[in-house]
Amino acid sequence: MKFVDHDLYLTSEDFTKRRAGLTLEAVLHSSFWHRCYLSFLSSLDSRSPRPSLDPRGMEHNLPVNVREYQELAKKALPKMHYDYINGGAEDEYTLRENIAAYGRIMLRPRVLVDVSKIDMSTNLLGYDIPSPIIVAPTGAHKLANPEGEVATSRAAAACNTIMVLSFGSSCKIQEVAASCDAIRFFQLYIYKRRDVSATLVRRAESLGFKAIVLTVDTPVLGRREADIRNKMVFPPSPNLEGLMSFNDDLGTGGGSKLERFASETLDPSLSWKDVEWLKSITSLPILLKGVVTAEDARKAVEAGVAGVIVSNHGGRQLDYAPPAIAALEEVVKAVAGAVPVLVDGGIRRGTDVFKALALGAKAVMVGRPVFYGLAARGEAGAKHVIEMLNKELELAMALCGCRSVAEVTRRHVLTEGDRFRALL
Ligand SMILES: Cc1cc2nc3c(=O)[nH]c(=O)nc-3n(C[C@H](O)[C@H](O)[C@H](O)COP(=O)(O)O)c2cc1C
Ligand SMILES: CCCCCCCCCCC(=O)C(=O)O
Repeated sequence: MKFVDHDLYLTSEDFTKRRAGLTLEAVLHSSFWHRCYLSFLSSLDSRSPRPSLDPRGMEHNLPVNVREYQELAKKALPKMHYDYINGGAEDEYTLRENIAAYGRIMLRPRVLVDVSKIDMSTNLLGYDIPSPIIVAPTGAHKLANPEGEVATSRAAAACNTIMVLSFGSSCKIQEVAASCDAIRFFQLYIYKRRDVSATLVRRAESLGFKAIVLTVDTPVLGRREADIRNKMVFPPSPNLEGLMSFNDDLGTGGGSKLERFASETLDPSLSWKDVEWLKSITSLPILLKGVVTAEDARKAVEAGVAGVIVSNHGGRQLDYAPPAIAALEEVVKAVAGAVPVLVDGGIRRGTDVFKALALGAKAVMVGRPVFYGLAARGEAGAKHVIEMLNKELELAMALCGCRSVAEVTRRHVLTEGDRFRALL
């Protein structure tokens, strides 16, 4: 299978290195970093909002929030890659609303509570974690850093949190599993070729992954116009190599390679029967990712899943799907405590995590923020992003008078719906 249009990556200088005997991978990496460095340097002009964010002095002058990491990532990455990571489907309404909807929820702090000790720890599927923030599955981390998912996985492990590894990892799953000791989940799609999905599950099981996250919001790929315009190409996807082939010729119709890959391999007939099938081939707990309605949440519980993840795929699938935080409460009510409910999409602050907990989430997943950290500063950046969010959550809990996640309740937030109902 040919995953990368190498011509789009290589310069004449790269061809010289290749002729001198460097492996293709080594050339791609050095070329990638060279371009990142040039683009970084060229961004250090007087218009920069924080000129002090200089790669040479960065260790002493770190970004202070996710948005600053996003700025750095934008400067560090080739446009095509930044657009792929940052972008969403069609009008990107859901993408924007994922973030904006958090901004419309107000906090109701309680005062005069002794908050000298804050415990953010929680338990997910039997695993203790120090905070309810885990890493969402996102593919192709080598777009952000040559160490790819190995770096992300080490960052997550350093924070003692769970990383969900995407099917589309640009590092081999074996390499990620061997990179450090950690609790890891594996994200899966159902392919037309069920044997490929089954092989991926068996691999994850044998490498000690603790759960399968089945993504169900992608029977077909959303229309990501930036990727189509950029004719987005991907680094090799080693975990699929040898398992299936697809025709990656873009032809005259344009489009992105991911679009072509998805239309050839993903199964649009995906249904509840496949959840049953997946249960029949694995004893690992299954979390369903991509549920945004009470109806589907009830079905998921009936189907015997171990958890439900409220997600609209970071606004990359169905545009005008509800913002994730707005769908959370309806799902939590429908699930009625039968299984844990997680949420992802738009979390950029500890206060966002706090709001999700108050509306009933057991834990949250973050996608792009970790990618930004990885793009800006590699493993250290990804780790710093998780640490910052943890610190922000701790602060939000203290200022709201909550000493543990159990003390974060529905009474600590005021939603748009609450304000509307108060007017009636
Ligand atoms: C670059 C990128 C790649 C992604 N790849 C996957 C994937 O392989 N599988 C999946 O289930 N979700 C994938 N997602 C969706 C994320 O798991 C998650 O739902 C989303 O990023 C959450 O929104 P946030 O980025 O605002 O945190 C991807 C998202 C991004 C931004
Ligand atoms: C064309 C080769 C396929 C390589 C896949 C890597 C990226 C996977 C991430 C897909 C996804 O869910 C997304 O939202 O993007």
